[in-house]
Amino acid sequence: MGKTISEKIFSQAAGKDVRAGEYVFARIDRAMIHDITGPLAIKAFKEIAGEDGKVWDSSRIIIAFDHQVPADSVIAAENHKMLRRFAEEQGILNYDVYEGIAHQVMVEKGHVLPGMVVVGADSHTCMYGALGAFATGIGSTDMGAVFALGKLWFRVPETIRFEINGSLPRRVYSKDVILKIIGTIGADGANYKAAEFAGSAVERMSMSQRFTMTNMAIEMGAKTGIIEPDRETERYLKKAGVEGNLEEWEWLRSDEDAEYFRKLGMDVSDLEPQVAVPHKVDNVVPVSEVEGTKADQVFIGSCTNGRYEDLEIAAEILKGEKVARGTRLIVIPASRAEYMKALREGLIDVFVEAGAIVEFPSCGPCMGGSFGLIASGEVSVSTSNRNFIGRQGSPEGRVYLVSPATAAATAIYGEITDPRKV
Ligand SMILES: CC(C)[C@H](C(=O)O)[C@@H](O)C(=O)O
Ligand code: SF4
Repeated sequence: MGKTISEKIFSQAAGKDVRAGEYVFARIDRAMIHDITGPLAIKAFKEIAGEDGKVWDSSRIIIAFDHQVPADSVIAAENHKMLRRFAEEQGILNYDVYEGIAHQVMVEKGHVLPGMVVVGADSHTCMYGALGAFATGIGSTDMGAVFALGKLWFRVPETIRFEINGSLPRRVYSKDVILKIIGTIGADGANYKAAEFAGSAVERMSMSQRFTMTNMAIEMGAKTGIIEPDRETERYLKKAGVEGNLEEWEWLRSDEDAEYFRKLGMDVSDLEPQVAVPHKVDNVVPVSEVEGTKADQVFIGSCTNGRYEDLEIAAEILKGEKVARGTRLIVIPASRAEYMKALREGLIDVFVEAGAIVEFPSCGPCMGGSFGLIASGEVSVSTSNRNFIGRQGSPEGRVYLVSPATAAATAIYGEITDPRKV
């Protein structure tokens, strides 16, 4: 019997042959903390290793500042100060004060390679699985232990394989595919499983579109989202400055006869744009069911859909148009690098001319912890990944999750709009 890519990665990381269901003590290749979860992880680390304890490997730790940047309160400023000091003390060089959202920085700077086990103190760490790594979110106390030991225990997950075939219609994207999947199997439909995405539709997706899918694996309870590496992965990593090629790296793939918990097939050729309606990510309907819902705010950004390609899709729709009166549009590129590409290509001009507010890379309104919040009774139409009660501000506000194309069309008309009509 063959193995899944996740079983193979854990076999390498544990130094022995392991299968789904077994418990392993795995070597950790990269560990990420950010400005919200980092301070707690450091506290946990010091409890384990002592005030003067040294981390297991400073070159494998990445500290990002993304949730509250620039510091929006004295508490945030103190947290940032603590993280910078810790980085200096420990010789951690990868602490990027304003490089963008942690997850985007992790993948675009070549921190994540296929076959690695990567942990992050953030639930959307599962995004990096699009590069063929096993990446998962862990709690801050677990992270304290990782900092001390460089290892962590896991139960090797079973895998659900999603075979996604067909060609995506015009103005329908990977965001619509993942929303459809979550709506179908439910917010707990993949609990503690590895969600492996494959099939001709996935093969044709760019890495940016693949990240959108694996990013949201956690929204159906999955331990990770994962995609077997291919030429697109190779192309992406080379651009990220990683040397070598597919042949040399001998990347892991699932065997034909691997044992899966479940296999699910889907053809996307007739898929409509999808919308997750308040207040659960699995409340998914086709856009036609909610067209005409008034939008007070539209947010294009986040680790789910704030990359250059997402901005390009939105700008193509917004070019020469104006944001509707009574609606506000906030655009936030996911990282400095994506922002610079968007600047060079004139996308930022398009947004500003249309009447949008463009902010420097950060999580922005995604989690409702910083700026760009909505008031009671208001509606946010957002390209991010969660629409829980209070997620973007007032608990009496409502958040709808959509693709960048649906968001852009909505901004122009001031109400949820099918992007295929514009
Ligand atoms: C702040 C952090 C712990 C949280 C997460 O883990 O996901 C945030 O990024 C989110 O998206 O809700
Ligand atoms: S952009 Fe949103 S989902 Fe992503 S890490 Fe930030 S708060 Fe979490």
